[in-house]
Amino acid sequence: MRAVHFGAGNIGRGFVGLLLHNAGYELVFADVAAPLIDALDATPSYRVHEVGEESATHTVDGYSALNSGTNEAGVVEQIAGADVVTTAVGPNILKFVAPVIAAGIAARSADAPRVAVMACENAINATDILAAEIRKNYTGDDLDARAIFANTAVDRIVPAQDPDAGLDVTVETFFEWAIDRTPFGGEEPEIPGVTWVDDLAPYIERKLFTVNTGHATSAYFGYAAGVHKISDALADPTIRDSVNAVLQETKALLVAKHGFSEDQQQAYVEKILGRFANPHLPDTVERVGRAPLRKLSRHERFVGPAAEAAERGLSTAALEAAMAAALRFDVPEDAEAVQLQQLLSSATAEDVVAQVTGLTPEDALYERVASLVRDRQAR
Ligand SMILES: NC(=O)c1ccc[n+]([C@@H]2O[C@H](COP(=O)([O-])OP(=O)(O)OC[C@H]3O[C@@H](n4cnc5c(N)ncnc54)[C@H](O)[C@@H]3O)[C@@H](O)[C@H]2O)c1
Ligand SMILES: O=P(O)(O)OC[C@@H](O)[C@@H](O)[C@H](O)[C@H](O)CO
Repeated sequence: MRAVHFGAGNIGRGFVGLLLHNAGYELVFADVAAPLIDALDATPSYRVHEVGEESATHTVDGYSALNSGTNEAGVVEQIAGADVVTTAVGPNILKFVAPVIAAGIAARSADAPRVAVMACENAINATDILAAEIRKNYTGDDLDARAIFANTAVDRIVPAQDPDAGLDVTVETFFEWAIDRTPFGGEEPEIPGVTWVDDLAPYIERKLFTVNTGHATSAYFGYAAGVHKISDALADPTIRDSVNAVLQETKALLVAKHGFSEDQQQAYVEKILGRFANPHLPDTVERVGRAPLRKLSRHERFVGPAAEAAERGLSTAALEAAMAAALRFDVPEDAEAVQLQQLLSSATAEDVVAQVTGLTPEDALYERVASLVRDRQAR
């Protein structure tokens, strides 16, 4: 059994790669970061340190690593013989990995079993986005006879790593990898630790609009307060209250939309607040707040739930306050933060709302967000 995984970064090494290795797959990492690929190539194993109340260390070995930027032919050959292809590269990078995946699928023998392709990104239905890009690039015969595309929701906090840690990765103990089972027709791959589900929508929305909405809120309020670590942000009672208020608003939406019980969703919220507050996890407001343009886009963790809540007449005040904090995220090392600040200083509020959030004047949320942008531009 072979798995080719694109993106040997934090979640790639610390979660997806670990589970595939533990499942018995011969693991091939593909990445464009030459020093990372060289280090993986030169190092027979790395360790995943789970930190929290119960810590543990796992060893990942037996993998190989290929530079997908300079050795496309090698990656194509590996995909031609793979059972599983996964990605954890970032939602905006999927279009760049699609051509090599398409070529790898086209190179498979006609009688090979279908390869399972699963994008493990923080985005709703990221595999659909990847599959659409693969279709654009695919030149072989019937793609669906050669590949199965399944959406997933991945949840494990993997912070930016200490530069001295080498390939080792520090992660939280919690994880959840939910995968839509329906495309497999009863023949899903065996990956211990995966939760196979018949309807992914509630899982992915609950994850993105609770874990990621709350996390980003902690980051943006933490950044505004001059706090560096996410756990320190949560230790500030004012920030914790703001995060909790946001999660009460997304809870109301998730309960109304997906039928979770109030108690069930409240337990989920409390568990997540505990995860954010994990003092053993060296996670930062800069990492969690990264790419604010993506995070403020139409179907993402703020505007997504707030737009739906507004349409349903539910409160969005706390989500609006979090979005206002996001507009102040001004980290010079973050290309999207720089772009956001430039846009705020050069465009009209209406243009900012259109370009960043995709909201239109017909949306119930539109005027509220336009007003946040005007306030931000006035100060
Ligand atoms: N870190 C987490 O806590 C976490 C948890 C759940 C989901 N995610 C999601 O996983 C994805 C990756 O996040 P991360 O934290 O691991 O980021 P990361 O920056 O640590 O890793 C991304 C990797 O992708 C590589 N990459 C970039 N362009 C590439 C390309 N064209 N081809 C191949 N590789 C390429 C980078 O070199 C890097 O090694 C994101 O979608 C993120 O939202 C992250
Ligand atoms: O990866 P992003 O930039 O979409 O979001 C940052 C964090 O919220 C995220 O990586 C979480 O740590 C992760 O989603 C937890 O499962």
